[in-house]
Amino acid sequence: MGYRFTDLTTACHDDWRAYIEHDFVRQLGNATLPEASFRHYLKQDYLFLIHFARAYALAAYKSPTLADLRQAHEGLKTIVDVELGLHVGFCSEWGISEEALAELQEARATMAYTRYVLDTGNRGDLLDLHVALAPCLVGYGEIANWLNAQSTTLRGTHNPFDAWIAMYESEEFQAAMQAELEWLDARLADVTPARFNELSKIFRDATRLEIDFWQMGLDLSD
Ligand SMILES: Cc1ncc(CO)c(N)n1
Repeated sequence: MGYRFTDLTTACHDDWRAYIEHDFVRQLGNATLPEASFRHYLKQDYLFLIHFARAYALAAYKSPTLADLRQAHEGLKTIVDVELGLHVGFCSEWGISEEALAELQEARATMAYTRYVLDTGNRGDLLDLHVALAPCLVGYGEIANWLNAQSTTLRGTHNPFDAWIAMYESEEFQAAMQAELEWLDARLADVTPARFNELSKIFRDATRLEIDFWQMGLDLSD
């Protein structure tokens, strides 16, 4: 009787739903999110993505097999080629230049989340690190799908945030999410209940830090 990824979301159900269905996400979906909140979030997410790319590079370093190395490489490619590429263009459409991005001061919520993941990866093993990274890759794919399932979500020119949803529902992002889910399901299949409890703690911590990241956007906190 092995574990699967969905056992992690079940183990911290309330936090997971609070992350996926956060007010920031709802307002982004129904186009009521204040532009200043979106802009603040976008800027901080640029810094976030750079540290997350480093975390995937750490996963590559910790990979004992070619299959593990390929999976870490997949995550790194998705962030650097898909997300960060789109992100820089996206920021310029929102009036944020690359020079402005380079000079940003990191918000405390960004620091807390990214450094938590890097620390968890440094002190733990490859599975600890992937579980700490999972709310990011799997969560945003799930958020795009959740938004598309809500009747209140506006798509197309009626929503200034449409391109953001499009990025996370894209085939490339959804495929990276599926690959991560399969990798996690295979590794979770043979962990003990005690080990599963340790992993759910990491998953819950990372999910709570994702909630704080949304809240930082809403509150414009630095
Ligand atoms: C904070 C945050 N979590 C997850 C993702 C998805 O990669 C992102 N871009 N930003």
